[in-house]
Amino acid sequence: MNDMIIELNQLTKRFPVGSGFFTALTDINLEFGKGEFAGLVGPSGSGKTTLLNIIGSLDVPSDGSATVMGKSIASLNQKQAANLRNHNIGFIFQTYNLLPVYTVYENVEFALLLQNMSTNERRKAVMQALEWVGLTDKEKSKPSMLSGGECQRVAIARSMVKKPEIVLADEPTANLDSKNSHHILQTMQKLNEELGVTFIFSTHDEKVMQYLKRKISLADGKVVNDELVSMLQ
Ligand SMILES: Nc1ncnc2c1ncn2[C@@H]1O[C@H](COP(=O)(O)OP(=O)(O)OP(=O)(O)O)[C@@H](O)[C@H]1O
Repeated sequence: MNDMIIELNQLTKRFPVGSGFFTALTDINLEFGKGEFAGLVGPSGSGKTTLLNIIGSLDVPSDGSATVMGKSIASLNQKQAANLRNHNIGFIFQTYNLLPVYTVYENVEFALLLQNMSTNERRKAVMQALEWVGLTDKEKSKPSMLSGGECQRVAIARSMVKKPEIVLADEPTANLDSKNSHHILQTMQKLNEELGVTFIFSTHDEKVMQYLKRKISLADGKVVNDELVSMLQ
């Protein structure tokens, strides 16, 4: 693998609980290169979302370091962290997080409004992203008119429209049936292969695991296994 775009060194995360604290992640050492299709797997409470949140600059390590695109997450002020998220990182959540009163087009466009782009440039980028996920014919629909699978494809388009280097997907198939799960996984796999976007999943879904090129197992906030799946086949 080429350049490391994410480096986690001796990362520990503690949350204040009552008068003490709870350690959610302990001494995590991981690196991710460009174009990886990797998954954090492990039981509920093992720390997957906490780790994704830190990589996504939504939270900071308590000890150790997280460096994303050359930037130390702990050293970023709010504006710098927002800038990193706006330009370099896309998010996909299990509940899609679409805005119900806006159309599919507007939901995807929303991600670009903080960027300095003309209306024409935005239109081109949004239609390109909808094309990636096969939804150009639904641009005027509201989320309530779409299936769960289609909503998740809108969320993928929204995460991809900024052409980020990294997409973080937290249980993206949790609310989808088997057919839709495979469809969105194939869509993400295609974007990974064709555009070189790095995907990191959090999951306990066996269907997601079939697609991963690298599987990192967490248990009680620690990495207990890290394997390249292609090397095992
Ligand atoms: N803000 C917080 N304050 C206190 N404890 C927290 C906080 N956020 C997470 N935790 C705890 O940290 C642990 C790891 O949580 P996390 O959400 O990362 O797990 P997960 O592996 O993503 O679980 P799931 O698969 O259920 O989503 C859990 O025990 C959780 O209760």
